[in-house]
Amino acid sequence: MKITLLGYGKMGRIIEKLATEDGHEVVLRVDENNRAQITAADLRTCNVAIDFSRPDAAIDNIRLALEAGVPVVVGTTGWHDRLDEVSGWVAEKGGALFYATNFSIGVNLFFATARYLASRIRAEPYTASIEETHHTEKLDAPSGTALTLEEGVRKALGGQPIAIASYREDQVPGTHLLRFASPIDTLEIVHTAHSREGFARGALAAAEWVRHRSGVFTMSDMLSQD
Ligand SMILES: NC(=O)C1=CN([C@@H]2O[C@H](COP(=O)(O)OP(=O)(O)OC[C@H]3O[C@@H](n4cnc5c(N)ncnc54)[C@H](OP(=O)(O)O)[C@@H]3O)[C@@H](O)[C@H]2O)C=CC1
Ligand SMILES: O=C(O)C1=N[C@H](C(=O)O)C[C@H](O)C1
Repeated sequence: MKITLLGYGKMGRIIEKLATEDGHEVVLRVDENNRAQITAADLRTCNVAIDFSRPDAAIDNIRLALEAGVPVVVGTTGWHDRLDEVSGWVAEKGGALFYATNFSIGVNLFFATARYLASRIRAEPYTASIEETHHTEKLDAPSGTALTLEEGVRKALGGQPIAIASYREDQVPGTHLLRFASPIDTLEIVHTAHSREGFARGALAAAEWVRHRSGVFTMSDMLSQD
């Protein structure tokens, strides 16, 4: 694949390393310094664009890729409240968008496990809560992953909002914990990312998967989960 990287920070750089090792080619790197000079024409030589930029930059980058007619994979968090509007643009353009708050396979198994537990625990006297810990450079809180987790567990429990606590510590790639507490016992599941490799490998898998499709997709589509 010929790849445009929209955002060339921690995630953009590891995606480039893994993509190159797998025989793909990064043909364009976009960051805050050159973004104003980039037009849709610049993207037309690539097969797919991958956005790991900033919460306030992702929407314009998605629009750019759609104008270029290039499928776009978006890992950036903090913009999903506008997903309906963005999905409308994808339909208008006949384009392709693959978005996920977390591309790692482990976290997506964690989401499925969390929903299963919540559906079984629904009638029991447990209080659910979520904790997320990330590095101190993270711009958004709660994390996108915590919000996705909360949505899935809340629906499976029958609608009660779940408290999310956010912690910021040096160098932490991403840790998420779901707790069901009762006076009798406490049940916890936790996902700990040891590096950013799982996020990057998942984003590259999504890029391969989406490049010949049109529409709006997320991890459950690729992993055939419910
Ligand atoms: N879905 C997932 O699995 C994951 C999602 N993320 C999310 O991805 C995003 C990026 O994370 P991370 O790589 O750690 O962040 P970084 O801060 O390390 O990198 C962000 C990059 O975006 C660039 N940038 C800033 N403005 C623009 C713009 N308008 N257009 C294009 N690029 C721009 C920055 O440029 P400059 O350096 O010049 O400022 C920088 O290169 C965050 O929202 C994070 O939450 C992170 C990991 C996994
Ligand atoms: O900013 C990060 O680093 C991460 N962001 C995503 C999120 O907001 O959930 C995914 C991962 O946890 C790392």
